[in-house]
Amino acid sequence: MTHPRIAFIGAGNMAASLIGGLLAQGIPASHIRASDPGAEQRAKVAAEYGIELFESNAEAIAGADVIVLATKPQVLKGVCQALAPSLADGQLIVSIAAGISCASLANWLGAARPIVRCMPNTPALLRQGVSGLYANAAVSATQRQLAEQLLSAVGLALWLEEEQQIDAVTAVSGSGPAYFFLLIEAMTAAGERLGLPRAIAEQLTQQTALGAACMAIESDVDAAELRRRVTSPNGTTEAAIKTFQAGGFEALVQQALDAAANRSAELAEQLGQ
Ligand SMILES: NC(=O)C1=CN([C@@H]2O[C@H](COP(=O)(O)OP(=O)(O)OC[C@H]3O[C@@H](n4cnc5c(N)ncnc54)[C@H](O)[C@@H]3O)[C@@H](O)[C@H]2O)C=CC1
Ligand SMILES: O=C(O)[C@@H]1CCC=N1
Repeated sequence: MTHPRIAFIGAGNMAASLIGGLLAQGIPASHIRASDPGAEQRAKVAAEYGIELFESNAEAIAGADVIVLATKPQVLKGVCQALAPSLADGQLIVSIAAGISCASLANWLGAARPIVRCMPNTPALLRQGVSGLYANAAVSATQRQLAEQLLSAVGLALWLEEEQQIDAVTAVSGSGPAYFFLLIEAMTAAGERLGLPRAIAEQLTQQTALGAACMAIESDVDAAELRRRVTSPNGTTEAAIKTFQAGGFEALVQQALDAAANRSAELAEQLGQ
């Protein structure tokens, strides 16, 4: 079986999760390379994953089938412009940078490159992530499979028909873990105020979040029905849900996600120049 050769530009948190996932999938360490300007970061990633690390981005991409752009969005323009002369025809570009469009990447990389733009999320660290993927017109069917294999190594990978939908994916799942953490923080604090020791309130909240997520995924009925099944008439859940709804919970969630999606589009406008 021939394995793809994968080069990571930037060996930070998201790159490290992807590298860990690919190794667990059976891609040999000899097929994965990465570059990073930080000597300490290079040493740490090399020691943890047994892959070769480079200071030079151009050296890291030689012979790669896939180049994963995994730096912060703010430095990506310079990174791409410097990399452009070293790119070979047919190398697939996979970008995980928030808010950078395929058009900006193609502009900086200097040709009609095959580009897949992704929005992963941090549970990728535990291989429980979810990503939205968009491929530009230059991406072949084989390259689509390659990109999907890459992101599937750290969770669920879902294809999008339109690039604009990445803003919505960012609002739902890219930023989403933070919303659940906020709810976990709030429920833990409320439990504590109700008289529980903090550690107990925390474990009750965390395990409830996990259990509810597993039920929502595994059940053949939707979340609304699962909620109804917990909610006895005139019972405790109804008292809580009515309080959430009286406070405008659904509208607030919509406003929060609108703000995230708008910010994603705004960043694309600013950073894509
Ligand atoms: N953290 C999150 O929740 C999510 C992050 N992303 C995207 O993933 C990307 C990476 O994020 P993290 O891994 O969290 O950041 P990070 O800061 O952990 O990693 C970025 C790495 O790039 C390196 N770097 C800086 N300049 C470089 C250059 N010129 N050439 C090569 N490498 C360079 C840095 O030394 C660092 O190790 C970002 O573009 C972010 O938008 C996407 C989805 C979710
Ligand atoms: O907050 C952000 O801008 C990035 C994008 C998705 C998660 N973190």
